[in-house]
Amino acid sequence: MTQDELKLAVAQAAINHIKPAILDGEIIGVGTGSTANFFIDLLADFKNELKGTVASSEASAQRLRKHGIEVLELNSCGTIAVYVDGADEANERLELIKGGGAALTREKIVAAASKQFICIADGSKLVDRLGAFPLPVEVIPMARSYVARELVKLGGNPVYREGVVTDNGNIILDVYDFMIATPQKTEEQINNITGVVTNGLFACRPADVLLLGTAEGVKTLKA
Ligand SMILES: O=C(CO)[C@H](O)[C@H](O)COP(=O)(O)O
Repeated sequence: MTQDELKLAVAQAAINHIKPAILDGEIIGVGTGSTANFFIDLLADFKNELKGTVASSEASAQRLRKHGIEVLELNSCGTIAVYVDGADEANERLELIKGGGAALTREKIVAAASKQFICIADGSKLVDRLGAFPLPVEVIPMARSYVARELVKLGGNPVYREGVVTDNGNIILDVYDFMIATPQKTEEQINNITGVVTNGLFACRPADVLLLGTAEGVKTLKA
């Protein structure tokens, strides 16, 4: 199977998983990235039943609207029943690295506001230890150099993602060569640096379900 076929398979599995929530009139949180895009395209089949969605990026909001799916402001929604999103890396504890598409802050907000977080990914994303994928950190622009120096002190090698401005008007530093032995601690340490908006570790709020696309079929891992 190609990687796209695996992404489509997990997107379909997520749709099956959330169908009861859609039919119950729940609002659905929608993530960002190529795997989330497969999910959005399948979600379009339910646009008449859907009460509404909350998007984790402007790109996903646009794609949802193109399908005629309503996109709501999180502030007008209260708690979201279920959030579906991809990941750049996941471990068996369902801790994640996200932010390859620079949407990490809004993704983290929607995940935090959701009762259930379903992560969808092809099997290549499952790792023993997080950190081979460079960890994205969203930073207030004027703090870029200061934050980079602090990240070096923590043992990382931060690289400015040239030409990228987040939906929140900030910049991204990608941290290479990070040995993330204790993801929760690292997430908190980085978030404590003044000037950091947030980082792409999802360990304090990991996924609840990981749907993993493999050649043998979709595997379900639960927290
Ligand atoms: O965190 C993300 C965007 O900020 C994405 O979920 C992550 O980058 C995975 O993307 P893809 O499904 O394209 O591999």
